[in-house]
Amino acid sequence: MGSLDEQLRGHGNGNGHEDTTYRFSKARDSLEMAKGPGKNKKHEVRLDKTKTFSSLYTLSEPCSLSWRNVNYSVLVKKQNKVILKDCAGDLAPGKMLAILGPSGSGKTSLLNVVAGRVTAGELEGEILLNGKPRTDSFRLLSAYVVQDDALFSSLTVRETMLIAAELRLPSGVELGKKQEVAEKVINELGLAKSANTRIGNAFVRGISGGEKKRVNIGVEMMGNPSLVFLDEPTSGLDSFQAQNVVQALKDLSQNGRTVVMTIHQPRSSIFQMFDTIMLLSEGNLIYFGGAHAEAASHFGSLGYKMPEEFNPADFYLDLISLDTRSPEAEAKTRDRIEVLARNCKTNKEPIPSLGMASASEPEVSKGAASDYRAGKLHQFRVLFGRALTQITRDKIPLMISVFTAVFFALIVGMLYMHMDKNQRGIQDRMGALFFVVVNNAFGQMFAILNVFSKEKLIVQREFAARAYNTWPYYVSKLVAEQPFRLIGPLVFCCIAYPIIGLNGAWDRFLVFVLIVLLLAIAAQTLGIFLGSISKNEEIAANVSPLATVILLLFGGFYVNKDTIPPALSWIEYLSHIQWAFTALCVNEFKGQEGWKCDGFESESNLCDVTGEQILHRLSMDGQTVWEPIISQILLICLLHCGAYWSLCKLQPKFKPLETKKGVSPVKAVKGSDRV
Ligand SMILES: Nc1ncnc2c1ncn2[C@@H]1O[C@H](COP(=O)(O)OP(=O)(O)OP(=O)(O)O)[C@@H](O)[C@H]1O
Repeated sequence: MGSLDEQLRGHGNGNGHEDTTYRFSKARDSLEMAKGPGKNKKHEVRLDKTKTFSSLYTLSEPCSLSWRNVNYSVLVKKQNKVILKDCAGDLAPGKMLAILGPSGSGKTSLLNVVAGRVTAGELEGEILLNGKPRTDSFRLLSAYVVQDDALFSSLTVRETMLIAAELRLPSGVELGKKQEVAEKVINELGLAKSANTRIGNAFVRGISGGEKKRVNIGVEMMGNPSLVFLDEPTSGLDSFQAQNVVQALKDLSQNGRTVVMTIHQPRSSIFQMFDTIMLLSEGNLIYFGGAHAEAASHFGSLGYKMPEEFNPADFYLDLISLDTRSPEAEAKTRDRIEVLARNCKTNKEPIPSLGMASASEPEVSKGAASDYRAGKLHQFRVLFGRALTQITRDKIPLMISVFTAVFFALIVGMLYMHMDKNQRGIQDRMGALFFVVVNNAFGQMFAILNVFSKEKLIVQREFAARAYNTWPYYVSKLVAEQPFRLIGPLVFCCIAYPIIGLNGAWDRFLVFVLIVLLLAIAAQTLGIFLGSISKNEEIAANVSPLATVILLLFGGFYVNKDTIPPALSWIEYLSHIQWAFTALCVNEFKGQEGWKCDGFESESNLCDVTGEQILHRLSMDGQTVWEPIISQILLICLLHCGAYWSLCKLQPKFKPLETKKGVSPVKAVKGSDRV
């Protein structure tokens, strides 16, 4: 086995040192060419491989990024909404670009466009990687750090990093080396002190917000990307934490990586770290170029001289923000923005080589058969371990589930205990059985929905990074979590059944447990299905009760099966509530005798009723308990297919990386196309 450098490079020449030097000098060359002759001393790519984050392993490919005539629009209520107008820029390896602008100016959209993460809308323009159109290898070369910290709360920092290393490093790398990489990332991001601290959540105090951001960045860096895109990496942090995060990003860029971020109101010490800035206002490019003297002289030449001792970021943002407090102020600021946009300082020349154009397709792409680095079985093993750790450590949901099971079992037990074998007893039994069904159907679905809506954010991010395929995730989650998720319903059965005084035979009790557990599985699967098809947590929280109430109506308790209109009767086949209730009724009444139909008759006029007659009244006669049980199992299979399909839908569908060319630039900031 070769050195870590060699293994991680994958396609290297076998000589780690020479190759490293070669690649970094390529990065430096391109940097120098981008700056032009005579300007190459100040921001030289730092090659100190012992101190910084990037010293972990060889940078796979130094990459330059260029974009021209980028226009992006979306359809909103059948109207074309222009979001980006004629944007252009170039970035060489070793540079850090900050995209700045007021809220809604198009920063995130531009980041998504250059990162190849656009999912909707019309995109035109030219975006080149190392002077060539981007191919699928672009996704392997780049990392995208989202704004939200989506991490598993029960894992420690070290475990999070190790799992990321396991999933995102090539499968040929030994475990020991992966651990080494994870440890180095922890150290280099200043996370050593909290390496064994859990990430934490609202219930359990974990690491700080700044540490979470750095863990997020570390996770995305595991794939050794050459390009790093970050959407507001400092949001929600105090200024000291924000400074630390940007310093870590500066270190990345100084080792040859190309770093692009959007940022809101950076403090001046953070602004000092940027090499290049891009200013956007209402989708218009206002400035692209050097962050310091160049920017100051550009705006100075337009009559906007920056006062001394002023935070440049504040100054530029004030200049390019629309003041909507009064019509006069709005007109004035709009005029100013139009003038600034017309005099925009940017490079609209044909895309320069940046020293990389002669490069052939990036090495990493050659022979890259799959977007995924780890094999599916390996993915399964790692994800199974993660799911198991998460569910066994996150005790609060488990405790809540057991506590509510005990609580409701006692309530229903006390409510229905001492039932007679008469008309009232029959009604009470049916009420008790239906409560058992409803309680478990709702409880299980909402419990999983609550957990899954948080997990979905992490899964979406990891899917987008091609960290793993859908089936290893789905199956490992199922196998690891299902036994724990059935503890609550099992406890419920063991307490409620004897207290209510349902059919005393052991075999009936065991079938009762089986029915309730199958119902719980069906409800949980429905929860995952609804959680993943819903766009966000709020929609899921509204749609789920609605769906359950409809399935409840067809559950066999409120409406007799025989009276359901034929056009709607198909719904009862999709109701897990109906199959569970039918099975429980058959399990309770079938083969039982000695029921008294005392109804409105006098004591002397009692008649005997059999279990079959009771089931006949419910339109449940003529079937064994196994028929609804098997139907429930088939419904569970169907729900799993639906849940799996909806999880596949979570895989983001990014627009092709090739963009349309030959666009005439969008003109002024006028009329309805104003963003
Ligand atoms: N898919 C979309 N559909 C409709 N409108 C969109 C879409 N994407 C972006 N927009 C709109 O484009 C504008 C720019 O959005 P974007 O998120 O890029 O701005 P931003 O500068 O990053 O804002 P903020 O700083 O508030 O995050 C906004 O008005 C936004 O509502």
